Amino acid sequence: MSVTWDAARELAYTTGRSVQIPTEKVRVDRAVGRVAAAALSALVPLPTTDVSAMDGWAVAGEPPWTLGDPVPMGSRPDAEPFPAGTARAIPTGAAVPAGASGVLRAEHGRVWPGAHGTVLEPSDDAPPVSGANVRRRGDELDAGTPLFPAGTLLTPPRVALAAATGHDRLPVMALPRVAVLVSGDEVAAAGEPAPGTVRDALGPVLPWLIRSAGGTTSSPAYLPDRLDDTVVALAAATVDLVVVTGGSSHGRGDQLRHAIQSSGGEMLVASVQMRPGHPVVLALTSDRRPILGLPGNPFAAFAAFLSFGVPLLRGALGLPLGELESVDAPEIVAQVAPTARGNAVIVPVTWHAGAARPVEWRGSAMLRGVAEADGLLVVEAGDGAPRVRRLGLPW
Ligand SMILES: Nc1nc2c(c(=O)[nH]1)N[C@H]1C(S)=C(S)[C@@H](COP(=O)(O)OP(=O)(O)OC[C@H]3O[C@@H](n4cnc5c(N)ncnc54)[C@H](O)[C@@H]3O)O[C@H]1N2
Ligand code: MOO
Repeated sequence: MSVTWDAARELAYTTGRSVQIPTEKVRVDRAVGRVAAAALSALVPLPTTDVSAMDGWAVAGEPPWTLGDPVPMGSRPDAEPFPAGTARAIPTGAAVPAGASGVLRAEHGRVWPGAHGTVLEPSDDAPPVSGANVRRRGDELDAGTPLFPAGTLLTPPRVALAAATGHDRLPVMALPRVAVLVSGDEVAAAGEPAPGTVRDALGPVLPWLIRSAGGTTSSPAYLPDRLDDTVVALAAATVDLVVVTGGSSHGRGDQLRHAIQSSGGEMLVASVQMRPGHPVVLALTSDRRPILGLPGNPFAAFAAFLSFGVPLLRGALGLPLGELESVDAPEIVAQVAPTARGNAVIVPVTWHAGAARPVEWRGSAMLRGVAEADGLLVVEAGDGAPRVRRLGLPW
């Protein structure tokens, strides 16, 4: 049941899609990074009325004009009558008074004291003022214009747009709740690891990785390499998704596969044609909650989470899986090809003047390489045409 990297990714995504995530409403100032749970449309036109596009004077009728009071920012367009032959200083963005013929820019007018007040005239090089420098009501959009469909990632500009059209609260997908179980009798939660133990390198960072992929989680729970404990922990994780580290392989102490099977779960992916990370597990609990089993080797765990954990969460949130950017890296293909044996190889690289260079220390049990890297490449260098894609990093 070993599947290709792309097939496993697709399956992780569709498994995520099957998760029922509720929706909620959040204040706009909490909405960035969330996913719209419903289509949103504009509540008001933008601009809401004709507004000045420049600092200058709103003018009525033909020049010369007599200056009246300045237009205050925030005033309504019909606040005061605006007779022909008059002008009022107006700031950028203020409502153009009803009856104005246009806005004369500040640099295109001359003022001087006249017998009945200050007089304004266009300077000799001023372009025609009729209809000029006014952003019309609804120029950008009308009330009711669709802003974005359900399933849209709410980026800062999208939330800004929703706020600009009057939304105070936005319907969003709730954050998928993820439980993190860190397994291994040898894994120490804190301090300097004694010989024979390893310090947990994954528990401290998985919550951040999960949050950056759109989920929510609390502190990891530590799990001994015991079947009954693993079964109980999987059953007790009343969340939307479970991520388990370690114990995903077929060794004597590796309990995850046994625990899934003995508790009536279903294996979806038992191994992936990738290096590192091939013992990754994708499964469902008996009540259909997805389980992602990450290999214990730390670089393998990073590779597997970014390859499948992110698609799982994107699916749950209703986001598209997304395409990975293809890159041209013939030297890396040449290096990887002799040992790839049909596997997708995850290569940590640094970028130098547009070219990727593999880092050292990239063994699956290591962290130095991935810590130094500023990119991860998915390299397929088998019999077919070689392909290199960039795996998005959330940091
Ligand atoms: N006979 C075979 N042995 C192994 C195979 C195989 O195919 N046949 N695959 C190897 C590969 S590849 C990997 S990756 C690992 C995966 O093993 P598990 O997921 O079962 O993980 P463990 O055995 O529990 O641990 C492996 C390794 O990682 C260390 N570890 C575990 N958790 C953590 C943690 N939270 N922080 C830091 N380090 C951790 C653990 O101490 C082990 O050294 O299996 C290979 N073996
Ligand atoms: O998942 Mo393993 O990393 O290939 O060592």
